[in-house]
Amino acid sequence: MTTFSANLGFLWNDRPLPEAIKLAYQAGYSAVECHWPYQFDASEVKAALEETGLQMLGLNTDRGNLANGENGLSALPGREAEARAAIDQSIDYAIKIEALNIHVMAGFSTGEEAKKTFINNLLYASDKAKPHNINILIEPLNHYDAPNYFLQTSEQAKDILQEIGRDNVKLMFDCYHLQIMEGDICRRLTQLLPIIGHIQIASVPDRSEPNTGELNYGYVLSELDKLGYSAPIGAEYKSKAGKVDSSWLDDYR
Ligand SMILES: O=C(O)C(O)C(=O)CO
Ligand SMILES: [Mg+2]
Repeated sequence: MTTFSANLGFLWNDRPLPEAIKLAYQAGYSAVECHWPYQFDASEVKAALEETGLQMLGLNTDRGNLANGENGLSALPGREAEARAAIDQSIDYAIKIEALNIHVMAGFSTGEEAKKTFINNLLYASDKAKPHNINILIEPLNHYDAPNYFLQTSEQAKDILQEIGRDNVKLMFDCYHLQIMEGDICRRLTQLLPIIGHIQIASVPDRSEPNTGELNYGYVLSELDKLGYSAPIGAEYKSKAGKVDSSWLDDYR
């Protein structure tokens, strides 16, 4: 049976995180994940997780200077000190709320120097996260939403993960981004399963409720089920109506 994790970066993101966790529980989600929880007191987030029994599957490293449009720091040559401070911050927070994964955001860059920088920062994150049983995730983003983002395809991510060779650094397979960039979703999920740490979904191309759009998630999720994938699937979508609508969950349970 497929279970789902509410991505609170998009869902109920107008509410304080502890309240959003409770709303996700009431809507029938089995887990939660977020983007940047740092403005919220970790002990209040932990209390909401304990009250609901939901686990926080993941959070992201800080993006850097938002006024300058930054979207992560870890593949930016010369910004290693800030990238590592963001990694430290995310690990400290993840320990406090017992989160499972940290998505280390690469940022806007390109080329061999950027790749080397990203790999070195990921090795740093891997070493720091290991004693706490936290996994590090890298996520390709599509070139419409994040033009010039360093990591854009699962092929590129696979190559980086092979070079890193650490069992706690994995791929965040966001079907929305990868359908846009590469397609062939079910074959890629099958082949990449050993290096996948988390899977996310949303409709393509409008990133709304997963039961609409060009990708048939009924089929994709049943293939994952056949492969024995049983972790909650991240619902990382923006509700079409503006107000969160969770009724699509009934199509897949
Ligand atoms: O946008 C996404 O798909 C993400 O998962 C994210 O973490 C923020 O960019
Ligand atoms: Mg995603």
